[in-house]
Order: sequence, then structure tokens, then C-alpha cells
Amino acid sequence: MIKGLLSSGLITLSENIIDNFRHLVQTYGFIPNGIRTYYLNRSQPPLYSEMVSFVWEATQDVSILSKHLPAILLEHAYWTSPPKQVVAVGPGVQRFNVSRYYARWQQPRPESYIEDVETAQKAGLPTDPPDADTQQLYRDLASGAESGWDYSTRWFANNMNLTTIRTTKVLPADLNGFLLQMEQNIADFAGTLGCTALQQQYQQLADNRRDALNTLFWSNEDSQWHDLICTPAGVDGNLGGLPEEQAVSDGIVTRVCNVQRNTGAFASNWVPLWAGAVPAGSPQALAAVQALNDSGLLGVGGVAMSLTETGQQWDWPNVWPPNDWIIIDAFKRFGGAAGDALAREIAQRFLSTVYATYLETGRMYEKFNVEQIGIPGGGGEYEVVDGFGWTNGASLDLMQRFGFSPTY
Ligand SMILES: OC[C@H]1O[C@H](O[C@H]2O[C@H](CO)[C@@H](O)[C@H](O)[C@H]2O)[C@H](O)[C@@H](O)[C@@H]1O
Repeated sequence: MIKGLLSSGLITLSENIIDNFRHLVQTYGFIPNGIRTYYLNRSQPPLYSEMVSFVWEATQDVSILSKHLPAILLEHAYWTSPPKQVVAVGPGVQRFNVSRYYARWQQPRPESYIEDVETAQKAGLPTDPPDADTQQLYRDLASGAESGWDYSTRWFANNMNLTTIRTTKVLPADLNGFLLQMEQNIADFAGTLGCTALQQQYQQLADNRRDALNTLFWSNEDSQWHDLICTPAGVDGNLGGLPEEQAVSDGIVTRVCNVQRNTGAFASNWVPLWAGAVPAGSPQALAAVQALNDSGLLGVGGVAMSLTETGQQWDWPNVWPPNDWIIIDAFKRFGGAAGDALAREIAQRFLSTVYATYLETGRMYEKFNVEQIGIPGGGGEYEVVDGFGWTNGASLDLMQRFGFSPTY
């Protein structure tokens, strides 16, 4: 959305928006999932530092960096402390600090209370009163909402069914890409401000996360960064007399996980490319571009979120503007000539469906359909929403960068 505002010349408005986020981080330590009290148990995906970077790039006003850096450091601490941070142990016994979505909440989401109780009932779990398994299900549902991907087969143990959701056992490729980007941004901002020790400290953290992404998440078989599934192997530290689950959720201990890759193709598997996990034009970057071409996710309306049709809104056949924008931007900046060509192609497909849907309905929708241009997406817990900021933002930025000629 910030990209759309900047491409419309709305610089002061963009500065005010990131100022609001700064206030939220300074007040709560993170950016809540929404600005309502019942969202205080979970965050948004961490994109604040990148928004600051966009505004800095547009204004070249160095005071923006000094103003926001302390809050970005606070947000980084939130995402890299337990229970969000875990130690992932790969096959070669290498250990890496990586992060996951984890809501501090084990009740039905107040905004979707009935839906969550019904999911527990469908899973055959007791709801009145709930037992520990029911509470874990509620936490996994809230953590799925924290990811923005509510809901998707990405989080399901059996691939099809929401009742098997296990978000807190997934170490997501996109989240760890966003954190790499945050760490690199902090290092770069600190360098610009002349804070050499801070720059070195965060450059090291960025290098470590890059290493984790390219060692654990990257697959040479299909050239993309997959989510990891975490199998608990124990915990580090003293439980303080609490049951393990309580100690982890209170942030007293760090969970240690043995990991295996989720082999599924999801649009989130290319976020690490966007975050700079590999150099522009490198063989790995070019292979990742080709991998999207081969994945089956590409359709006439853009890139679908997954290949599985579950009826959930972050699965086939839905196209979500922020993720399509990320893939297009990643391919343009990192994918060499083939990446540039595919970025243009996806941008045209995405803009074609946004435009056709607008002509048909007079509205801008939050999501679209990958198989057919001119219709909004569907599925999930609610009727598709219109008027959407991220669709307007992505469309404005893409039209400005690539142009657009209606082809439908
Ligand atoms: O009220 C249900 C959910 O509403 C929000 O999520 C919805 O909007 C998000 C974008 O703003 C989108 O990523 C998500 O898929 C939509 O369901 C809220 O973020 C959720 O926490 C809330 O449960």
C-alpha cells in the first residue's frame, strides 16, 4: 500500500502511516494484527522496516532512519525472542535461530468465535470446557491469522482440512525472509547513520539467517525456499516449574526442533528471493524464476497461492495482490533477463484481471481468481471484501513501473 501512496506522490501520508506504526511498536513492542484490543496477542507479518526503507528511498531524508531505527530494533527483539524464535536442527545437525508465527492466545478468536468453536467441534475436541488439545487448536488458528494466510493448506497436517492446523509447528519461508530483510535493513540504516558496531552486529544476524534459508529452507530439487515442519525434540533451559507448553508460550524457554521441508509449492516460497537471500542474477536466483514457471501456480490471473483447492482463501485458485507484487518485484530485481520478462508478464496478467473486474463490478477486490480474469476470489470465512488498499497500491506501483495495456 505504501508503494501505491508513494507512486501517487503522497509522501506526507506515507510518513504519517509509518509514524503510526512506530507509535504502535513503542507502545506494545510490536505491530498488532489490527488496531483493536483483542488483537494485542499477535502481530502483523513484519514489514515495518521495509516500509521505512521505501519512504527513505523516496525522500532521501536521513532523519527518517534515526527516527525509526529504535522502534525497528524493538520489533526485531519481539520476533527473535521465544516463543517466536526457535532453534531449528537440520539433517547435518547444524543449528539455526529461526522464527515462527505464535499467538499468545488459546481461546477462540473473538472476531471469529463461532468459526473457531465449530472447527474444534469438527476436530472432535471438547469445547465446554476446552482441554489442552482444544487450546492448542485455538492457538494455531490465531497464529494462522497472525501470518496473514488465514487459512491455507500450508498450515495443515493432512493438506486439506482446517481441523489439522498446526501453524506453530511450521517455520515459514516468508516470515524468515521478512526477518532477513529487517536485519539487512537495520544493518544498512545503521551504516548510513555511522553506527558501525550496530551495523556489524545486524550484518552478522542477516548473514546467519541467509545461511539458514539457503541451508534448511532451500531445495535443490525444485529450486525454491520451502516452509519447514518442526518436530519437537525438547527444550533448552529451565522450565521454571511450569509445564513445557506454558513455559514456551511465556517465553521462558526456547523450543528446539528437528525440521523437515514441506515439499508443497506456495507463493510464499519466493519471499526469500525478494528479501535478498541470494545475489541478483546468481544461478540460484535464475533457477528460482524458472521454478515458478514450472510450479503450476501461474495462471491467466497471476500467481495462485497454492496448488490445492481446499475452499480456504489462501489456496488455489486465489491470487492475493501483496504476494503477487512481491514475486513480481523479486523477479524484476533479482531474476536477470528471464526474471524481468516474467515479472512483466505476471504484472500484465494481474493488472488485466484487476481492470476487468473493475469494469465488470465498479470495485477493487482484495483477492482474485487465477484461472479466469474479471472475477474476484472467494472461499474462507467471509464474503470477499472490496475497496482494498493493497490492490490499489500494487496496481498503481505496477502500472507506473511496467505500464499496462488491457488485453482481455
Ligand atoms: O476477521 C477475520 C480476520 O480478519 C483479518 O484477516 C483478513 O484480512 C487480512 C488482511 O488484512 C488477510 O490477510 C486475511 O487473510 C483476512 O482473513 C485479520 O488479519 C485476522 O486476524 C482476522 O482473524
